[in-house]
Amino acid sequence: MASSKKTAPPSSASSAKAVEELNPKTTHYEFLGPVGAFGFVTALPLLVLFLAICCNQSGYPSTLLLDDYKTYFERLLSGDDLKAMFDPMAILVYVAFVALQAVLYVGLPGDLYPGTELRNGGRLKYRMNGFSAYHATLFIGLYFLKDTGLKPLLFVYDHWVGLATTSILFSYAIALFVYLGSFAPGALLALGGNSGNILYDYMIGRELNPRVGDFDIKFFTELRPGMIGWQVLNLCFAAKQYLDLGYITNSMILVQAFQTWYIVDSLWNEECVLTTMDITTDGFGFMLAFGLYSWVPMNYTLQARYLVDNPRDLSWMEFGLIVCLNIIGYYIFRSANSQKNEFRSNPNNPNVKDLKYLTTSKGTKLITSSWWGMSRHINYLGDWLMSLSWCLPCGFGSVVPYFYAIYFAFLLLHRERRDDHKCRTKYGKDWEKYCEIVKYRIIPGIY
Ligand SMILES: NC(=O)C1=CN([C@@H]2O[C@H](COP(=O)(O)OP(=O)(O)OC[C@H]3O[C@@H](n4cnc5c(N)ncnc54)[C@H](OP(=O)(O)O)[C@@H]3O)[C@@H](O)[C@H]2O)C=CC1
Ligand SMILES: CC(C)=CCC[C@@H](C)[C@H]1CC=C2C3=C(CC[C@@]21C)[C@@]1(C)CC[C@H](O)C(C)(C)[C@@H]1CC3
Repeated sequence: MASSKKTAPPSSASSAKAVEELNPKTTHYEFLGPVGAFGFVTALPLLVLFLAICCNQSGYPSTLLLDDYKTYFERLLSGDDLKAMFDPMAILVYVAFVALQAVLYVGLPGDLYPGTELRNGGRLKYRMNGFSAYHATLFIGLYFLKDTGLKPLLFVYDHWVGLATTSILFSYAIALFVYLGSFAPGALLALGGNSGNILYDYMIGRELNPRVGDFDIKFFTELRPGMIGWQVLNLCFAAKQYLDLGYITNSMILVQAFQTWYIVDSLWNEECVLTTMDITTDGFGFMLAFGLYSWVPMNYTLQARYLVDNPRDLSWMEFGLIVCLNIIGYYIFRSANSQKNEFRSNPNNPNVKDLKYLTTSKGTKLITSSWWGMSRHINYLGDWLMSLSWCLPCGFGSVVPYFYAIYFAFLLLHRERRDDHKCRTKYGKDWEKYCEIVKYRIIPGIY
């Protein structure tokens, strides 16, 4: 795959050895290795389809257990849902949306930010125009709706199963494309994605920063199809509720407001993505492709979809408590993430210059006071509290709208372990010293 990496293609045995040193074989498997990878590429897409097919006006399963799955497979085998899955209009709309995002990414102006330093000593540049792409998408949408009213937005609700299927197939295809591209000479591979096992590397991501020319596929995917797609789908569900009821319930308003805030925040702080594990450490493979082309837009919109089928009004007391929970979660999440980002980009910044820190033998500084002195991933706690506040407006009629908070708890617990492993390998004794100072993993005083 054409890319702007600094690694030269091998021209002799010695340079081949140098490339091998730069891209060492992966010896440690995550996610239970190839078996886990098989589970990931099969079970999670089936789960997306399960949530798409089994949750609709005719009811939401009360649990997510085996009995529900039996009904699901029976329905699939009966053939009706199979027809809904292969939906040419849904394919067209989905692909047009992703293409629009790609055009906006390439065409809109934006500052160029350097990423963190790569293993080969290089630094890639990233164009920050996600926030303008978000607005451009909404303006284009409004322009098309000005003569038609909200009716075209019902497409999303009516073609949900087709859209879910398309998003899954798209993820398989893009992951295959980057997997094959990772064999181009000079590609910088992810340290965790070069095991030699095809399925595992395909799932975890083999190449660190796949690019076509200047088009960075991972960075593009991280915020645009997933986050902007999530916003568009949410708005379509709000429109559906409005057209059904003639008004929007206060529970729907909360879900829309909280999630819009989260999406806008991530696009406004787009440069913060450059220091996340996804960009600095993980390769781009099926996990991230599926996560952002399918899982985020299809599953993070579950609350809004649930409220279309099960509208409910909250008391002012419930409303107020949920808003407080969201504000607390957001405050922790944003202040912690921004503190680390400011400190890492300029430790002399007046906001962070008084923080205590530990200097590692690698030269990197680890903050040991303020947010990052309370626990090693206090940002995860804030993020999870927010996730809970998105589910609570749906009440307690079904476990389905809580899917996000439940899955997210597992994701964050597992992600913390992955990050701990990465930092232990990278910093060795310094990381142990840091863990003695900052004892808790996520929840101060508890875990
Ligand atoms: N909504 C969603 O679905 C998801 C949201 N998220 C959110 O994304 C955000 C980013 O998460 P993630 O990338 O996992 O992790 P972090 O932003 O916490 O970054 C971890 C990295 O930060 C550096 N670091 C660790 N401790 C310190 C310290 N004390 N001082 C300075 N730097 C430190 C290390 O990198 P280095 O090698 O540079 O030292 C470490 O690998 C989180 O808020 C998380 O909640 C994450 C996953 C899913
Ligand atoms: C089970 C499964 C499909 C796993 C894939 C995980 C992905 C869905 C998540 C891994 C890390 C993510 C991040 C965000 C979205 C979800 C994924 C891709 C994120 C873009 C959400 C918005 C935040 O502000 C963020 C930018 C910090 C965040 C980065 C990590």
